[in-house]
Amino acid sequence: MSFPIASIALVNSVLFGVYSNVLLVLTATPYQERWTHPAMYTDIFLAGCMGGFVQSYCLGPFDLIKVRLQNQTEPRLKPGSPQPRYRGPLHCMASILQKEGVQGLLRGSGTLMLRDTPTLGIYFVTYEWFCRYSTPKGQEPSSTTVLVAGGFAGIASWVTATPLDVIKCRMQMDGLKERLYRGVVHCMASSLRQEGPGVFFRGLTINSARAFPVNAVTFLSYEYLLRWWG
Ligand SMILES: C[N+](C)(C)CCCC[C@H](N)C(=O)O
Repeated sequence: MSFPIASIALVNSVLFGVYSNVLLVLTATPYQERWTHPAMYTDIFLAGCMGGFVQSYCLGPFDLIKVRLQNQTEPRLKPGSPQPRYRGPLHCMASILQKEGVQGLLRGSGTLMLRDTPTLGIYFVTYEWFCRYSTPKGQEPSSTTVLVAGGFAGIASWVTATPLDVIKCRMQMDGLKERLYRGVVHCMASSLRQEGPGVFFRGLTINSARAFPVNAVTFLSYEYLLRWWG
């Protein structure tokens, strides 16, 4: 449990930190004037893409370890049964480093970057659009608006990210036994050939159901923290 929590804290602070600072540079509008002088959607999109690009490199190794541990489906240790491949996050990291090298720890990071750069642009644009649409001009959005806008931003982002999310997970699991895929394009083509277009939407419902509450709370915390420290 402490492993995903630590990674969420680090990754979100990188994402929101890069986003806010890039937006500040692009618009030259301080946070306090954000709702009276709204930024252009193209600037919001660019700042979100930049945030997504940088965060994907921090997220890469954490995400790989999470995917490997989640896919470890052997039953839990019974007396006398063999040890599982990975005994926990640190053991997983050490054994990837040992068997697959530093390169191995970055497996899937390129696909993660392709997944997160545009979809985090969409994430922040959806959030801002919903806040502006539901709030009278020049006013700050209410907490309820922030919650709902954050929830929809999460869903919009996950809907667009799911095709590359499926490919990313496959790339991250590749290399455990024999290598199946030569790269992202080969992985996409062979998944499509063997399983049809539906393969790109696998996990979409569960991703969206998780995205609403998670991102509602994420944006509410972000807005509150900015108000306290702003
Ligand atoms: C870009 N992508 C869709 C992958 C994530 C967007 C939302 C980020 C949030 N930390 C979450 O986990 O839901």
